[in-house]
Amino acid sequence: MLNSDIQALADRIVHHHSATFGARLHHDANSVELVPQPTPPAQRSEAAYLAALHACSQLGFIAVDAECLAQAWQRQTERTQQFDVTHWPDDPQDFGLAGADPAQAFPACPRQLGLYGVLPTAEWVGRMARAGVPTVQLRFKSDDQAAIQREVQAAVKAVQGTGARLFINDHWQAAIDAGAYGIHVGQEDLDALEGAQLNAIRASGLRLGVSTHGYAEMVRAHAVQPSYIALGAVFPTTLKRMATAPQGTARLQAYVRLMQQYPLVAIGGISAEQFPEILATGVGSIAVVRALVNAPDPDAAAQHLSAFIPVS
Ligand SMILES: Cc1ncc(COP(=O)(O)OP(=O)(O)O)c(N)n1
Ligand SMILES: Cc1nc(C(=O)O)sc1CCOP(=O)(O)O
Ligand SMILES: [Mg+2]
Repeated sequence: MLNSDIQALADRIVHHHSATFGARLHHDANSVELVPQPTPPAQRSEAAYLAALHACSQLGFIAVDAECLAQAWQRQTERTQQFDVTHWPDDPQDFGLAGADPAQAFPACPRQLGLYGVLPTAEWVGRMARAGVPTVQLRFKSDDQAAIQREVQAAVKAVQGTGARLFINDHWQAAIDAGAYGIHVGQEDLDALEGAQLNAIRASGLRLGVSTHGYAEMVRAHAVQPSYIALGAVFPTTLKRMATAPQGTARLQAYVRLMQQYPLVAIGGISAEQFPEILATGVGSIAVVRALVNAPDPDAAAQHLSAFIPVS
């Protein structure tokens, strides 16, 4: 049970931010309600922390994200010496995101990666690169090591001469061996990597992209200082099951404010109609699968969607 003062603070946070974070996703065809979550057990006893833990849970943040936000709200209150209900935490230092060792960072990649095609085969990678997609990823799902090596090598060959940057999803050793531009890993992949393996990727000079689905995962990703951070799933997608509900554009906007030190990629259920609202959040790239692969004319879709997003 919260005491009445803390409950009152929590109510003020919810009242002030529910129009932003408690609202339905701004995507009529696929609207999803962000449902209140149970408040997780408290780790601290300060008022700002307790109120924010409860309020963020009410606003639909899962336990690990509510905890992260509550810690940040407490740090913000201590740092500014006031509890400002209007100011949703967005300062990296309040999330423990300041002061990393630059020598441990992965190589930089451009902030504006532009349209980012996530593609199932080397053939698709080559086709979309030739159609002008500036950033492509081979997302080849297989346990057959020989097939993986073949496909990764074919993808590297397929982008030669096109200027496209090629990331390889999951298969980091094959990506290093074949000389890809970069590697993309999910949170589970990151957790499974041993220190020596992460060091090997860093030493290879390949760029590293990391998936995230909320505050706790962004903090986890920051610990390895990747080249870019992917923020998903913005809208519902049929291609992957995820523990978190789709984030929506309001959360995406808050994540972009917090993670400005990284190139940012939005992913998940994004089609041409949503490009303007996604770009307005400040991300430098939009990653899509179906908007290219399921398009009636994928080459025309590649050209049309690429033209929306600046590349650097
Ligand atoms: C640009 C980009 N963002 C996120 C993902 C998802 O990667 P991951 O979490 O590793 O899941 P799988 O794609 O392997 O199912 C991605 N591939 N690309
Ligand atoms: C592969 C993938 N990863 C996601 C994440 O949020 O991590 S969403 C996603 C699928 C994106 O496909 P589409 O553009 O067709 O919805
Ligand atoms: Mg993966």
